[in-house]
This record gives sequence, C-alpha cells and structure tokens, in this order.
Amino acid sequence: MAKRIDAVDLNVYYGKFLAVEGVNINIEPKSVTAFIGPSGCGKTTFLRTLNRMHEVLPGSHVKGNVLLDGDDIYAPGVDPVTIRSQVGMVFQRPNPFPTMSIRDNVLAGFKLNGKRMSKSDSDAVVEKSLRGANLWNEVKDRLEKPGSGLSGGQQQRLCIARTIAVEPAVILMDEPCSALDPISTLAVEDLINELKNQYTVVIVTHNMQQAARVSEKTAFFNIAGTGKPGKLIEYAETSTIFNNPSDQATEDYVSGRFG
Ligand SMILES: Nc1ncnc2c1ncn2[C@@H]1O[C@H](COP(=O)(O)OP(=O)(O)OP(=O)(O)O)[C@@H](O)[C@H]1O
Repeated sequence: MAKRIDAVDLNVYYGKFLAVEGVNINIEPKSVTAFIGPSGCGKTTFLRTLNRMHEVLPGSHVKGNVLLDGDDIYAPGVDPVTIRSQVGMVFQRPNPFPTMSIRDNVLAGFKLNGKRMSKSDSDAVVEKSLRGANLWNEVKDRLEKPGSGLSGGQQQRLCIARTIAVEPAVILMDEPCSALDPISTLAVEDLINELKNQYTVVIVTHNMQQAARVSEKTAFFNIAGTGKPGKLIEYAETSTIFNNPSDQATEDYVSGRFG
C-alpha cells in the first residue's frame, strides 16, 4: 500500500559536512514526485535519506525527521532493513545479480530476508512482479536464463520487478534512465506512470522533459556555491514549476539558463 512521506527540518551530513539543509517536504502517496536541480545540490543525498540508505556510509547522518505515514523512520529501535523493504530503491545503472537467473533476480529480496516460499507461491510472485514491471511478455520463456543477458532497459525493468516483488510502499529512483537508450527510457517512463497507481514514486532526474512527462509534483533543489549545503528551493505542481515558478532560480534553471 502506498504511503506518504514527510521530511521535517531535515539536515543531512557527511561527517561534519552539511550537504543538505532544512528540507521540509510532503510527498503524497500514489503520485510521482521528481527531484531536479544542478549537480551537487543534494538530490541523491536527500533521496537516500528516505530509506536510510544514506547511513550505509560511515559518518553519514541526519538531523530532523522523515515520516512514513506519520511514523519516524529514524526513531530509536527502528530497523533500517525493515525500512528498506518498505521503501525500495532503483539505481542509476541497472544492477541485476549477473549470474542469477531472471527468476531468482526477482526473488532476490525474499532470499536475502531468508523467507521460504513454495514453488507455486514463488511462481506467482515472479509473474506478478514481472507483469508489474512490463517485462513478463519479453522474458516469460527464459526465466531460468541469467539476468545479465537482457538489454539495459530490460535489466532496469528487472531491477524494478525485484523492487516491487517485496511489495514496498514507496519506490525511490535515482536517475533510473540515465544509462538507457531513448526507447528503453520510454518503456521505463511508461512503467513509472503505471507504478504510481499502487506506489509512491520519487525520481531524481537530470532530464527536465522526463520530469515534465512523468511527475505530478517537482521539487527544485539548488546550491549557493561549492561547500555550501543544498536546499529545497521550490516544490509545487510540475506544471507550475515549469511554466510559472515563483522563485527566480527555479525559472533560470528550468529555462536552461544555468545548471
Ligand atoms: N560520499 C560522500 N562523502 C562526502 N560528500 C559527499 C558524498 N557524496 C556526495 N557528497 C557531497 O554532497 C553534496 C551533494 O551531492 P549529491 O550527489 O547528493 O548531489 P546531486 O544533486 O545528486 O548531484 P548530481 O546531480 O551530480 O548527481 C555534494 O557537495 C557532494 O560533493
């Protein structure tokens, strides 16, 4: 079931370095939200705080709160592994397990969690997830073949199938199309459009046409200069951000004047 995300006064640090400062944002369930902004403004850093992936780097930490349907994911006693199963992530480069079959790639999340399943249950999960990722028809006759034998776009949809197999509430995507050709990009964008019927989707993208095509809301991040923290400058309906932003920096960025 899709969940809402609220970040409240969130600061993100790498050691002592404040990389992102004071983010307040409310992300609605069953919607696609795009994060845009120039390189280094903290889009990826902030995205990774939404499922505690940020903490994987030693010294990295946050101040403030991230609420998943009202529950603070950073509260004492909350297991980051549980959070990551509810808030899945798709990365820039498709990263299927290369030697694993397509089928086992889809089931990888269950295997990592040590969950046992009957053959009929796992068959059902594999079919449902691959259908959900718009990949079933292309791979149904070669489920036992390695995931690395697929095209880049198919591999990325396989990674999305792997993410949705464990039924997350939220899917975070960090430039999911940047390594894909235009046809594969369209296939993944179509899929994103469908995913929002069931999930909360957040996507970091450098491609403004993509943000305009796939998202309902857009958050523009910016940075005042090297060594300064990134900040959320403006967050609104995507059409407003692109056609009638209230901040001059947003206007300059979306019209291609910088970044
Ligand atoms: N592992 C790290 N250790 C220290 N600083 C980091 C680390 N990763 C990123 N940073 C710094 O944090 C700031 C934000 O980086 P981040 O990668 O989140 O920006 P971004 O907006 O996603 O950039 P891009 O669009 O280029 O991917 C930058 O100043 C960057 O140098």
